[in-house]
Amino acid sequence: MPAVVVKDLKFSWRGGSNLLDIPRFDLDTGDRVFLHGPSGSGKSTLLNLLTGMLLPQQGSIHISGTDIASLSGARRDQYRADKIGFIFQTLNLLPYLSLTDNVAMACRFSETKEAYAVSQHGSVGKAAAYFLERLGLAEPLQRNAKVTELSVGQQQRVAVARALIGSPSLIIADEPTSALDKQAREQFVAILNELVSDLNTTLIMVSHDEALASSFKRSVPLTQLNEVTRLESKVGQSYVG
Ligand SMILES: Nc1ncnc2c1ncn2[C@@H]1O[C@H](COP(=O)(O)OP(=O)(O)OP(=O)(O)O)[C@@H](O)[C@H]1O
Repeated sequence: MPAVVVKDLKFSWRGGSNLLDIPRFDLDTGDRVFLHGPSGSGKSTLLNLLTGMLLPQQGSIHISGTDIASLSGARRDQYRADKIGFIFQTLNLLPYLSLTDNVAMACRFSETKEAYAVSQHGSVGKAAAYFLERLGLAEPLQRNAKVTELSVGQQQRVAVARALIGSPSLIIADEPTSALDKQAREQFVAILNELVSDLNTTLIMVSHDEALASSFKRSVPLTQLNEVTRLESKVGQSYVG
């Protein structure tokens, strides 16, 4: 079953013209996609549509076979918690909790993730420890530290562990590397790809940094998916020509 199927999607912000007009965008299970495009082209808006935080005015989005707009608000929230792992630019970690508790938090909101973590690792705590270890945060002292005691790069890795625990079908990463230097960015993308590939999970990562594209199976410019910007660039080209 495809992980993501977008069909005839149209979206505009209130009172504005069409921002997104995407006839088709499909991802297979295990695809790792780098989505890029100019600032303001609608990348974050598209991610919010894929996760059901926003609903399209036209068209449909199926995630693991479910039309997310057809779910009630409460079921959509639960579906998102069960099926999707997020890595945000702002991390959204809870500063007063330990690393392990921050990672385990994803299972507090999803029995599906909790059950999977327990079936694979014996307990949620062991699953959290496994991912923290894979991400180079193995030291027990580090695991029990508060997240505020870590560097930004280390906090970023905690956010990755929290996104991966419970093996969601889709991982969404929105500008996760913007606070990191070049070397840390490359290391981050390498370990993220490795872990996502081990879990056979689908990954969509958005970044301005096109140098990262070569680390992904697929690199998709949003302008290529989006009829609105495709038409704009054709008009631009005809003026130039
Ligand atoms: N909540 C909102 N209400 C109204 N307009 C919005 C809202 N959020 C975004 N927009 C508009 O939608 C357009 C696309 O924004 P979006 O954040 O999706 O772009 P982006 O490609 O992610 O940009 P960036 O790379 O700068 O993060 C912008 O013109 C923005 O002003």
